[in-house]
This record gives sequence, structure tokens and C-alpha cells, in this order.
Amino acid sequence: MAFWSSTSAFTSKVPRKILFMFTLSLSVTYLFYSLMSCYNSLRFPVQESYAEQGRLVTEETTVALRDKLSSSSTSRGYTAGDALYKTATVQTGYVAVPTAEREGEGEGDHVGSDRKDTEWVGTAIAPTEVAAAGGQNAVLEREHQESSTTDEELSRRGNSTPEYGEKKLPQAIIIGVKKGGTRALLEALRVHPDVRAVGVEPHFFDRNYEKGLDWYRDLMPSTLEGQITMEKTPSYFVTSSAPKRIHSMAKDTKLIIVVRNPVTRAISDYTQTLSKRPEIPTFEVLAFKNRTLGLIDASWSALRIGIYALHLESWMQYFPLSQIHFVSGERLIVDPAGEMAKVQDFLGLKRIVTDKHFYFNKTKGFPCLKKPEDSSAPRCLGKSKGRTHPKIDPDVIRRLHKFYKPFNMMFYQMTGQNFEWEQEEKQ
Ligand SMILES: Nc1ncnc2c1ncn2[C@@H]1O[C@H](COP(=O)(O)OS(=O)(=O)O)[C@@H](OP(=O)(O)O)[C@H]1O
Repeated sequence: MAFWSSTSAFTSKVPRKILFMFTLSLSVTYLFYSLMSCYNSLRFPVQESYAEQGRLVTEETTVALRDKLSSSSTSRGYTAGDALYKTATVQTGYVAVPTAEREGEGEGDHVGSDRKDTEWVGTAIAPTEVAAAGGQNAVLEREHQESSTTDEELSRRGNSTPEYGEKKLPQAIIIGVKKGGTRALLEALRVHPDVRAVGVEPHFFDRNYEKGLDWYRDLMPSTLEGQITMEKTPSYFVTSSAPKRIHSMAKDTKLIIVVRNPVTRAISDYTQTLSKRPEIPTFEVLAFKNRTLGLIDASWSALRIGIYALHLESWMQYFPLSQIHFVSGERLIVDPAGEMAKVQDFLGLKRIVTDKHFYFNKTKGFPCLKKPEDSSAPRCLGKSKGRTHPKIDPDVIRRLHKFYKPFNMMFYQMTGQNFEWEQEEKQ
């Protein structure tokens, strides 16, 4: 009562004008926050969906991933890697969280896709002419499809030689990684007379598994005695159920993984999405949960796919390393014949695809095939391979290199190969 009366005494003393101004400013502030919260609730779902539903980095999920990596790595003796991982967590607080579906999906050149396969683009002119012609028009490409071939053409191409022999389940699969150079590798392999491969990505072990092995086998081209059946679906590498499924199909399946500097791979992945959806936020925005705090959004699929050590761990539970071959995506560009020699050895094939099969196309900026499987004309890959990447803030690149370093080290340790991505950072 005393308080009430003193308050009324106070209000009666304060000029009415000041009281009015005070109430007005409170109302304006309230209105401002109401509008802000409406804006955020409208804005964030959209942004989040581009960020593949990234979840906030929490201590809990950090520990979960570290445990996953450390428990399996210690059992295999990768203790240094575990220590490295801890370093990464402590220094940066980043973490990987459950993935969005289809994060490893390639160009959309998959079975059932209305987007078409990205293939080597036929050039009716000689390699030298292509280089001299200048401009992207020198490389013949189809508008909209970002590919040189339709699914139907691919199916035919997959079966381009007469259907002698029988359809078999693949004995070797290129399981990843998305944007690593998987198409270039498969097309170069198809030059080999003892390799027959399906042109489209079957996505059997991730999306079409319920269709059954007969469906899968039926997609494959027929092979003769001594020929190998192959396919490539880059999303398998990041699909947790894929190792078990492939193992249950045939435990002696040979696996090939084309790896590339995870930072460049992420930018390539982003560039692909940007080409389809130009309205998406910038790479720099998507890469961080909180840029000021340096909190990287490792749940964004473009970044998560590059944590190779994490994904490889699942494969190593089913397949010995001797059954997995790693191709350097970088070397596949600068020395395609060198990488092809190793792949052919791994597949037990005669080294038939050599430097004679490649030429460097200056217009494309990549090696192209002099004589692809089904044609005597030279071919480069379509325009969806070798896109110009947007310029990314160098500070973001540096932070990403720092983020990936411990994972890369662990990956080198697991594979026994140094892919030298840290050298690229220094350059
Ligand atoms: N010979 C040749 N020609 C063109 N492009 C080549 C070649 N060799 C490797 N690459 C690199 O392959 C990258 C695309 O990788 P993928 O084929 O695995 O992509 S996908 O996952 O199937 O969409 C593609 O990535 P971007 O350059 O970012 O587009 C190329 O760098």
C-alpha cells in the first residue's frame, strides 16, 4: 500500500509528456522485436534447408564423433589420429552431425533422374583444333542438360557393343567421392576393352536397394569372359548402410575412391548447387554456424563429405584396405595416365589405357580422351565438370584448411598415403 501510494506520488510528479514518450519508446521497441522474430522465423528455415539442415554444434555431438573415431581407430591402431581429432575439437569446436540424405549425390546422372548424365562431350574436330578454337563453344555441349548424353543414350552406350555375354553384378565400384573426379575416372576406364560400365549412377546401395539385385544386375551391360563390370555412384561413400550392403552382395568387390582436397571439393560441391539454385547464400555464410566464433558448420553436407577419415572407417569394418584403391583427384588431372596405370593394376587389368589416350585440352583446361569407348572422336567432359569456382574469402579457406588438417592426417594414416593437400594450402 505504501509502495503503491509512493508510485502514484511519483507518477503524479512526472510530467505527462515524459510519461507518454517513455510508453511510446517501449511500444516501438516491442514492435521492433516482434517484427525481427517474424523475419527470423521466415528466413531461417529457408537458409537451413540450403545448409542441409545443419544442427547446432554441441559438446554432446562432438564427443559422439570423437568416440566414433577414437574407438574404431584405437582398435585399428590409429591412436595418433585420435589425438589429432581431439586437437581439432579443442581448437575449433567443430563437429560432424548426422547427414542429410543424398549428400554424396553426383551430377544427377542417376537412374530415374530427369537430369542427364555428364559425359565426355564429343568433339568432331581434332584435339589440336579444339585447343586452337578457343572459347567454351569449341567444346560441344547441350544446353540445360549439362551433359552430352541422355539416359537413353547412356543406356545404349552402356550396351554399345553387341549384347554378347551375360549381365553380371559389378565386381568393382567407384564409391566416391562426390566431385572427386569420379566421372573422369570411369570414362577413362571405359576405354579399356576389358571394362564394361553402366553410364548412369545406379544409386542401388543408397536409394534403390529395395528394388533388389536382379534390378541392379539388369542395369549392367553384358560382359564376356574376362571383362569386368563396373559402376560409379559417389554417394555410396557417405552412406552408412552401403558398406554392409555391398559386402553382402560380394565380399570380394573391389572399391575405388577418388579423393580430392576436401576444401576444393567443398567449393566444387557448392558451385554445383549454386549452378542449380543461384539464390542460395554465399559459401562463406553456409560454412559457418558462427563466423565470429569461428564455428564451422560441419553438418553442411558440402563440408561433411570431406571428413574422409570418418566415412572410411565404416568401409574398413567390412573391407580390408587391400580391396580399396584410392585415386588422387588432383593427380588424375595432371597425370591421368599415371593414375590409370595404378587403377588398372588394382583391377588386375593389362595397362592398356596409357598416356596415348589423353591429351590436354587448353580450352577445357583438363585432360580429355582421344578415343573414348564408343567413338573414334576425341571427347572432353561436359560443362558441369570443370566449372569455374566462385572466389571464396581467403580467410575462410584458411580456416577450412585448419579444420580439415587433423582429419586429413588421420586419413593419410589410415590409407598409408599422403595426398599432400597441406602443400596446396601453402601455395
Ligand atoms: N578430365 C577431366 N575433365 C573434367 N573434369 C575433371 C577431369 N578430371 C577430373 N575432373 C574433376 O572432376 C570434378 C567432378 O567430379 P565428379 O565427376 O566426381 O563429380 S560428380 O560427383 O559426379 O558430380 C570436376 O570438378 P570441378 O572442377 O569443381 O567442376 C573436375 O575438377
